[in-house]
Amino acid sequence: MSVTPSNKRPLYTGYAGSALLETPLLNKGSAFTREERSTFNLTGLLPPRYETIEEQVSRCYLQYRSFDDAINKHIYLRAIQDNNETLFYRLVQQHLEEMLPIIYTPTVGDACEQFSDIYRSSRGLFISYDDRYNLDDVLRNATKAKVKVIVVTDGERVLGLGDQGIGGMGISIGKLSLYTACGGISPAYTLPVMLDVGTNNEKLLNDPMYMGLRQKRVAQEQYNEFIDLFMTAVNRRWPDAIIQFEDFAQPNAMPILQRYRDQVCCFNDDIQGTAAVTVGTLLAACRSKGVSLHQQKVVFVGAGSAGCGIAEQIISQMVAEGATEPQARSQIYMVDRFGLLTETMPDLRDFQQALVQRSEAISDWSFSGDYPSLLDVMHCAKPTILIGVSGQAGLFTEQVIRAMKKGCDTPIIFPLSNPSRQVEATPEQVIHWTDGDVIIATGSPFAPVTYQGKQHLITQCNNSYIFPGIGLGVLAVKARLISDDMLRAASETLAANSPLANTGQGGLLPNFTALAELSKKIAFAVAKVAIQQGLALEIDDNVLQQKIEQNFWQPQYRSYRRVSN
Ligand SMILES: NC(=O)C1=CN([C@@H]2O[C@H](COP(=O)(O)OP(=O)(O)OC[C@H]3O[C@@H](n4cnc5c(N)ncnc54)[C@H](O)[C@@H]3O)[C@@H](O)[C@H]2O)C=CC1
Ligand SMILES: CC(=O)C(=O)O
Ligand SMILES: [Mg+2]
Repeated sequence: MSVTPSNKRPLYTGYAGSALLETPLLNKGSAFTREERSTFNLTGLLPPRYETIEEQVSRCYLQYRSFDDAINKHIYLRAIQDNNETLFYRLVQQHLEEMLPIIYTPTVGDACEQFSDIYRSSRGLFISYDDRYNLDDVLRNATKAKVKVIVVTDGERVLGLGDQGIGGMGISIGKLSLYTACGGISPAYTLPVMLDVGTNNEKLLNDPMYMGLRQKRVAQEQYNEFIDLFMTAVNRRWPDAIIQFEDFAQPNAMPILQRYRDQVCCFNDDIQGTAAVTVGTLLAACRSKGVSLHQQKVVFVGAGSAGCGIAEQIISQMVAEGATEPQARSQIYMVDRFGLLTETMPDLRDFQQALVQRSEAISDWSFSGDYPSLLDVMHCAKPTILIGVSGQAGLFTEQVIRAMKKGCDTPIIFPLSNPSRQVEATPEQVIHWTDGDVIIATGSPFAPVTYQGKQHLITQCNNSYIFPGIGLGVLAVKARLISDDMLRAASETLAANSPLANTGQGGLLPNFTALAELSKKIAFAVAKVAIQQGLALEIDDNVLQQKIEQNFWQPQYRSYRRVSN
């Protein structure tokens, strides 16, 4: 049997023999043809039958189904990825809905926590603080020469799981798998990076298996210098690469973004990607309710990177809809661990300070502590939207949700914390406590809930709806920077494609299986804005559309020709 014919031109390589089989970007395993096996010294190294990629996928899927635990499925899929990337993506593409929760949230959270225990083989770059003065050499060691998308973390705030040290590499790998599976970015162009500056997680420091630097995180001054050295070295090696900052802790996330966003093509996924997906989903929710976002009162639980990022984008959306900025700000209530952020609350960060409630706005509220609690805010502000980005399970109690429901019809409730076990309330709880009259979305995937004979689909509101399309769009036009307007275009495209808002049926967002097509639309919208803002190559719409289609990598084998070394 011959391999699936590929419409791509042949690929010339100097690799042969076991080196070819051990190069995941090139390995085709049993799909190497008779001629290729002869040309590349593979005869005898593989079982005799020549297989198609479809046959390989069938075998992998059988093996995958033999594992009961999600983490073992994750380990199995990662092993395929490290052995044969084309096969990995073909398998994931064919079983996207089933496998996304395995390669991404929630299982990727377990994989980060157990990173050193389940470690099998190398992927990406681990850049240790100790190597800070040799970064050019370290970057040269990357197995990929033409890097176009980097996801970098320092592992200090991995999902809602806190400091995972080098375990953060799991999240960089997971995000980039989605760039390829849902955004068509060739795996040859992606690089996961883990900046190891130590960890403050005592459990890891005392774990004999832990593979990272066995020291506390370096002090702020040293940290800042290290980040600067890294950004400079990356910019020297791959000046056109997109850098996605992922899962940095609150003290560093916003300052790093502010330091580099006007100089380098970068964005922070937790601040900007999350804001874009959440505003897009909220717009869809408001449209399906027949109301406008600027008429809503919004409460956040968790005034961190994600919460404040979303809040600021809601405010600009409200202003775009005609509200004044002070009016829009007065409709946002940020609740953090000590209660509602007010102008009298001490020790707030700059980005939190901009989102406090004024004392006179709450002067007629009755509450007992120093600051209104979440429940006080529910009673006094009567919000219509509630968003959880605290990373703390269970904060949306029955009392809180029932109080909200009392103050408005069909509340919009988004418990967005990841992974699933950190969610502020499960969809089932929220649906019961609101008697089924609610619009809900979560950060991690949840199964539909049937309540009083009606099935509620649970939309997943996760930044993975945004970043693959941003990457595809930015690369299509070689955008120099990523502006707020480009992110807003991503949000609007998402909202415009809401099944519920458009047809009154289905989820708030399209199913994940439609993400590849959605990413192309987001890419187009983002690229158009980049062009309009003078941040990118000027090309017309037809050429742009063609580029997006042509650049969209598909997991198909190419035929190989040998070049002599
Ligand atoms: N669905 C999605 O796409 C995304 C979800 N997230 C999730 O959001 C969560 C937070 O992420 P970040 O904002 O980046 O972290 P962060 O650490 O910057 O913010 C979390 C905030 O929650 C506050 N908090 C902790 N306990 C609290 C309590 N009992 N009551 C109220 N506030 C409390 C903290 O003080 C902190 O300000 C994580 O679980 C993460 O997985 C983040 C990004 C994207
Ligand atoms: C989804 C994501 O980026 C987070 O939970 O941090
Ligand atoms: Mg994140």
